[in-house]
Amino acid sequence: MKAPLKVSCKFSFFEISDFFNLNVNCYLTDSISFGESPVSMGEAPAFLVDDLQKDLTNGFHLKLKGHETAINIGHNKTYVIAGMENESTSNIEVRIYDKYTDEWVIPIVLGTKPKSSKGHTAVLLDEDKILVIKGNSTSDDCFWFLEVNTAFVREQKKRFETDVVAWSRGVIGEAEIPIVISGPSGVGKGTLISKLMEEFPSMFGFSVSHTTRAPRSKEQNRVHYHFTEHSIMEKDIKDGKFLEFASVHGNLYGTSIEAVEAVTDKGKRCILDIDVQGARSVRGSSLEAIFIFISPPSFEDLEKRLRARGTETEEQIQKRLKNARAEIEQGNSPGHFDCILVNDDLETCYKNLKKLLGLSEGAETPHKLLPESVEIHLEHRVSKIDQKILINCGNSEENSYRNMFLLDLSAIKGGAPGRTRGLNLLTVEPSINGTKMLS
Ligand SMILES: Nc1nc2c(ncn2[C@@H]2O[C@H](COP(=O)(O)OP(=O)(O)O)[C@@H](O)[C@H]2O)c(=O)[nH]1
Ligand SMILES: Nc1ncnc2c1ncn2[C@@H]1O[C@H](COP(=O)(O)OP(=O)(O)O)[C@@H](O)[C@H]1O
Repeated sequence: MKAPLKVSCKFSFFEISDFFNLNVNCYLTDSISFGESPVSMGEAPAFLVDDLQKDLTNGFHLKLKGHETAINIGHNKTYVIAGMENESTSNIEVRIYDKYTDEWVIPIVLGTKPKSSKGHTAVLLDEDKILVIKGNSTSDDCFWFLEVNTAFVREQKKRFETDVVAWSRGVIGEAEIPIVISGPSGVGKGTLISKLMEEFPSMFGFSVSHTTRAPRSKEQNRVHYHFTEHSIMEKDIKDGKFLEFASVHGNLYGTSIEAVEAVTDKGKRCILDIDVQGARSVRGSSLEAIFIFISPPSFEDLEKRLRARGTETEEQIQKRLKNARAEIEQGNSPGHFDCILVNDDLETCYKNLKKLLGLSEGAETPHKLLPESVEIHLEHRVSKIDQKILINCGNSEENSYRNMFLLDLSAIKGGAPGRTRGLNLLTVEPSINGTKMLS
């Protein structure tokens, strides 16, 4: 049965040229609002649709928490985004209405779903993702991107042979690109990384990998590795939780997306200690990084270090040495790494590593402050000009200049399966001659 779309068209043009001294009109995106209280947020939606909730013809067989938006993409698809609440979910859920087939489709949803709030607004960006702004939320949780046709989602659609959408949390500000450090077992990667983290504790954070190998005596779970079982890790890999993984020296190792994002969320630069295969996978992924290979001065030195460390059995040492030959060959061949550092004298190698990363002797650059949190009200209006979104949280004519933000999306990076970074949020303040932007 066709969804009873009772449509009353109500385009709303919102004059903002005063604010920007731009001679443009700006309008709410093509959005539909469902439910009893037609529009809880925003000036007015492009379309109003009633009564869908009554018969649950909106594709959801769950109780709405209170708000839905819908975005038309292409000629036939409407993406309905709704805050849901029942015993199985309190997340924002997604359904797709296909006008051609007259059917509701439940897509595979990848990524962490945003928690439901009492309302949200939705804005279509570049026909491939929807910006969802949660009301009653602060800037660390209010901007979400629902990717519907990005390169990542297209790839996943092919893999699953069905409709796929992917959530990516929006994060204000840039992060420095991660550092991937590779090299054979016993070359000194761990030693160099520890020195760096000790000298610059607020600048760097370690990506804690998952592994199926047994912990060494001094290793702590969740600090050095997430020690796990083969079957669990395989399932997580299948569920798309890993940025890369590889079988190394007979065990499974992998970097979860969360491991890298958790470091970056703290405003720190992420360091990954991964093998050559893993480094190659990261190079082929959407994660931009700097790739450093640590090489031993000689094979004999490597063997001595590995034995002196005393953490492996003779059999494990033999396996590691055998693999080391192939790793050194690959590490030294062009195209895989941005830089090769020979770890002969430890202090010299450490100095070179710091030079490479642009760090001056002993001077820790102040930790980049994370942007102050701002609050997006439940009642807010959004307007879009190119890659800029004006968010007006003022609730009357008099204070409409107050609580106004400009979200600049022109420099966004990353995206699903990780976070979307590089959002720039500016506070808009009135001034005598027009409008002033405060960052
Ligand atoms: N691909 C990949 N390799 C990893 C990861 N974590 C660690 N490794 C690599 O696995 C190899 C073995 O690590 P480990 O068992 O800690 O031994 P070690 O290198 O001798 O200290 C090293 O080459 C690490 O760089 C990961 O998440 N992914
Ligand atoms: N430049 C160096 N000269 C001599 N020994 C070193 C040097 N760098 C590291 N080591 C030692 O070699 C051993 C292996 O180093 P480690 O950092 O555990 O290597 P990896 O993490 O690459 O497996 C450790 O006992 C460490 O103290």
